[in-house]
Amino acid sequence: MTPSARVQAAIEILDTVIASARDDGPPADSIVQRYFKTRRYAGSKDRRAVRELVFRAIRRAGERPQSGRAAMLGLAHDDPVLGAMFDGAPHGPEPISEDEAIAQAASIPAWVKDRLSAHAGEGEWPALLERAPLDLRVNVARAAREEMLRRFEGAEPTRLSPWGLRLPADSRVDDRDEFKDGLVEVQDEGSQLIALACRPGDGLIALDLCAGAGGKALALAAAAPGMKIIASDTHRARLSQLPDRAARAGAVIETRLLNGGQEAAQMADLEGACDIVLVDAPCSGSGTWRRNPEGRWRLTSDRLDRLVSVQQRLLDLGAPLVKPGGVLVYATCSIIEAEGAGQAQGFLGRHSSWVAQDVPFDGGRSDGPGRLLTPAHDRTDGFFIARFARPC
Ligand SMILES: C[S@@+](CC[C@H](N)C(=O)[O-])C[C@H]1O[C@@H](n2cnc3c(N)ncnc32)[C@H](O)[C@@H]1O
Repeated sequence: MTPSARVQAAIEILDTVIASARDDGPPADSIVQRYFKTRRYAGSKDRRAVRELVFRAIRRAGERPQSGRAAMLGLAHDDPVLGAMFDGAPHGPEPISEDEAIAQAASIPAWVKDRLSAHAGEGEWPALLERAPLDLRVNVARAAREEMLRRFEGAEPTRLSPWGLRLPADSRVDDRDEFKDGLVEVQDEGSQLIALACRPGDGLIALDLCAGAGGKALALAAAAPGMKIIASDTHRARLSQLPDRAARAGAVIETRLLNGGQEAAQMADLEGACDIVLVDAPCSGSGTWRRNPEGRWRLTSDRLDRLVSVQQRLLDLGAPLVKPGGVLVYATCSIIEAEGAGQAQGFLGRHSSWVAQDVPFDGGRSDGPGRLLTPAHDRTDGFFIARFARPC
């Protein structure tokens, strides 16, 4: 492909990414992959270059652009070499006309700025969009971190999680035997800390209420193989990935598929029975924009309000399942106040006998009754984590 044909390809992909963000469709990464499946003429260098252009354009645009061309014009505005490729050559983009508007570069959508935690001030915004490293969690039930550090060239131990290895951005591990044999899982250090915040222990009963494909449940199982873990979710496709992942890790995890609206009835047998209930709630994902930068284009104020009320409902659903003396751990991969400290304050207001406890790891900063991790401060994805103890 010529350089300008690569720009045109990036524009076409961005058109699809923009529509997908608007309509809640697939993520940018899979759109890029799908685009090249039907264009076998593109070599690996072309694919890499186009992908790079697509993600640079996404990172530059805080708000959802009008079109792929508008997104790419923004990038071309900052980069004259790219601008020169809008020359009307065959397979390339049309020349730039004088009346085409150029959007300002922005890290985050304007409407979100006032909604962020006070810790996530303007100085932290660039880090929200920086390329993230690849973190692995060692399955400590089956392997020692020291041994895995020796096996993965260039790996460093994570600073806050005792289970993690950090590899450079763009590292690949899915073809490694250690991954296939369940000795390591891909998991951001911040996610590992959520499992740590649960204080897993053999002999306890833990419910991972919003288990998804089981990232946290697997971390809990690795830390305490003798703990009974129940993983539930309303999303069949996500939860159905867990049994295979658990088998690979040598973990035993019970799964329970929930029907939205009937969760309490389906959980009646667990009332007052769990030592740990983890509510890793659906959220804006604002703490993970460095991995999914087009997530900024998916979020709207209405969607945020809906998420906040789902989080509240899930917290109130989880609370009665905790046994006296047990804990409810609440987490979101968000740096938005209403999904973090605001939500935690609300919980304590509705459950006045419960007590907030500090989380058992260093790092992050106190944020209301919980702790906030941010990419700039902690070099993890952004997370809010709180622990609430039920009185005996
Ligand atoms: C942040 S994700 C969980 C990620 C997962 N814990 C992990 O570590 O990979 C939130 C999950 O909440 C689930 N969810 C949404 N509504 C739910 C409900 N009413 N009951 C249980 N899970 C729900 C979503 O399907 C989604 O998988």
